[in-house]
Amino acid sequence: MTQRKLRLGAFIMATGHHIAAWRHPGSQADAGINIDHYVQLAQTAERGLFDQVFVADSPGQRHRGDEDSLSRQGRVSYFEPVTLWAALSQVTRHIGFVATASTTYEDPYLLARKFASLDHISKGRAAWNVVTTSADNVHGNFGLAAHPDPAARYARAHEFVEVVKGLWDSFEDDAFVRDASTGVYFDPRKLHALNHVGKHFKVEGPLNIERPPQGHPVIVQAGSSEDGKELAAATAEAIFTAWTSREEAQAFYTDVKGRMAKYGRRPEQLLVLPGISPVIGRTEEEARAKWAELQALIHPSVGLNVLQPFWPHDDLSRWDLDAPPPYYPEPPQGVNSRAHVVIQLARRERFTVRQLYEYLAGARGHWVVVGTPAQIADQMQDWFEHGAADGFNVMPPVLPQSLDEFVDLVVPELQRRGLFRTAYEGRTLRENLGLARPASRYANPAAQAA
Ligand SMILES: Cc1cc2nc3c(=O)[nH]c(=O)nc-3n(C[C@H](O)[C@H](O)[C@H](O)COP(=O)(O)O)c2cc1C
Repeated sequence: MTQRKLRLGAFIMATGHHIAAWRHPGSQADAGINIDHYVQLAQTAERGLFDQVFVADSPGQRHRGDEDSLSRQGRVSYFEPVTLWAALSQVTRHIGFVATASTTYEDPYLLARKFASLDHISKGRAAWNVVTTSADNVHGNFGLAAHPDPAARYARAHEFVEVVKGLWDSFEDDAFVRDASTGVYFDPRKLHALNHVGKHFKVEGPLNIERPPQGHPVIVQAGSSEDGKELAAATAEAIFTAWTSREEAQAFYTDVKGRMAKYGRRPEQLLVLPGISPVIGRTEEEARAKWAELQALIHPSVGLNVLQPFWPHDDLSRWDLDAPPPYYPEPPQGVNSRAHVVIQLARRERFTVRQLYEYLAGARGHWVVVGTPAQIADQMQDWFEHGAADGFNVMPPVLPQSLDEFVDLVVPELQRRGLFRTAYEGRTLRENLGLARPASRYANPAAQAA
């Protein structure tokens, strides 16, 4: 039996995941709109035999805050994911491309068409990160009076994904004969209109592009609420998630995979990929010094901006950074629950204001592992072998530097342990991830078996 291998995705945040990364000498400050930078990152990830690269996305500016903190944000200008990946697919051969697109703010026909194109352009390496958009300040870009609530967003998301999958099946796999001698280009009996009529969408079809090489681009999901887990159990083939302890990650893993049977799915049809932000040093001291160097680059107004949602009515700029906050708030509405755990910790440990924002701002609450390549590999192995992860979304704190370090130092360590591939197994992203190619809903079962 072949040993189970862990899956690796590179989660690329333009200048790096650390909130102050753009100020670090190892980063590319204009990364968000620097195509050469992304070419380098995709090629580095492919050199490291990563399964996929991924960019997060939101259809609008997310930042709130005063002019000073806004002026110091490094994440206000960046490429649209599908166009970015289409370009990068031409300078790589193996790596997969996960593009984020919103079921709340996009249109299913146009989205199905874009991702089918990306799958053809990349020769079967496309994936869609299905998000309902968590930002509550982008609805104005789409003529809506308010951001729809989570239940409404997820109800729309379920139907959206079904419509998109149906449209991808418009042409059967063998619809195109292109026989110059008979003059027959394709078989119209193998082209199907969807004629979908649902609560949220009415879509005729068919799609104006043939079935994607992967049948369907890989479906990824990134929400961890009850509704998010149901959507993943029903439709996703990979789920991105954020945990900082193995126990929490195990509970999530068991929970989400346990929901799949009622949708007629098996646990291995969904890969659970938590995030890890590795700060790598050749020695432990070097790694700790690197982390401290990054934390010191957080400008106080940027750090305080991270804390502002907890104390919405206070002028935080008057606070002493090196003393604990003057008081602790009751949990305000709309601030995520993970951050509340951090506030409790800060209260218990008597964190100063600076320590508190450094804790929250470092990797936005994701799992940060500071250490040598062997220590980082130990942690990944531990989660992988104890039912907490099928692989990881690697979140380099500084780009390009930290991705190079991971590929040069941690990947060989994982390979030595037999945990990670030494060559790509397949041609498509599905083949590399070990995911089956979905049959068309119109395919003849007898022909399938033959
Ligand atoms: C690794 C990761 C990546 C994510 N990427 C995005 C993204 O690009 N765009 C987005 O709107 N939400 C993104 N999310 C957030 C989720 O899609 C979701 O909106 C959020 O977790 C709130 O949904 P929930 O209430 O179901 O957890 C991401 C979450 C994780 C863990």
